[in-house]
Amino acid sequence: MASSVVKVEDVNKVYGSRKEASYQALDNVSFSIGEGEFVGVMGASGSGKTTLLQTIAALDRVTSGSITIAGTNVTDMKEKELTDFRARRLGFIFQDFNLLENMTVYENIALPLFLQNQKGGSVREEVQRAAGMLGMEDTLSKYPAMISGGQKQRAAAARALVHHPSMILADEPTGALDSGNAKGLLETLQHLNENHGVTIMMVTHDAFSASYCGRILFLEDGRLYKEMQRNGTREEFFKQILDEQAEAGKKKL
Ligand SMILES: Nc1ncnc2c1ncn2[C@@H]1O[C@H](COP(=O)(O)OP(=O)(O)OP(=O)(O)O)[C@@H](O)[C@H]1O
Repeated sequence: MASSVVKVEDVNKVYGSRKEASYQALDNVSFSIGEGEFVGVMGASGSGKTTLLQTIAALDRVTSGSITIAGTNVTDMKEKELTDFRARRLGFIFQDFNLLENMTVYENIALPLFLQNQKGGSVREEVQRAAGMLGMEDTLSKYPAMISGGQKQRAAAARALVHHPSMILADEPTGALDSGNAKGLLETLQHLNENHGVTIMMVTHDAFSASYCGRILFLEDGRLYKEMQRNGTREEFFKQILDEQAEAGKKKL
């Protein structure tokens, strides 16, 4: 495998401090993600998907174990260092895209650079590069209210990668979209991954979305119980994922 972008080692996450009220959301989870991979995290509601993504994004602390991102162990970092690390090294795509309505598309895409105090020509260059990767060059001077849903998604994707993050983290990015727009966003992620080598980790409960990934990690009750690698076509992978979901469902009966 290519060099690791993420290394998760024996991670446990327990919510709540009192023993009787505590809940183990992640149970001894270990895996790594190589550079240029598109990895999905699947599991039923409450299985720990968001908790896993948030601990990798350093938005939440692990109870034990370690997480290394692009060679940096984020587990022991202080709050201020973490904020800085997150802003520099990670890109995010949220379910509702979070574009700021009173800023142009250009300014929205540039936000991660402004947050790092970048100014002048280098900002213009980076925004144009990111916009070019997503075919957004013609919409840069518009406001979010003036562009389509699909263009909003692409603007959010451009914003997630404008600062050359080590990886993009996406939490149910298609959750609020109709099927046409969901497909558009997934194709965009696939394009960034395949043609630009962007490393992506995407949390989803949806088999169709997951079929765009190259590898899927399955969580159940906070445990990583299976991995699935895509070897054939996306359609074949989709069917394999549906079969796995049916198997997991049967076990619960
Ligand atoms: N802040 C918290 N305090 C206590 N328990 C929590 C907290 N956050 C999550 N949990 C619990 O941890 C478990 C895992 O939650 P998580 O949100 O990671 O699941 P998920 O797989 O993302 O679910 P969904 O698909 O419904 O979003 C759940 O049982 C949840 O109730």
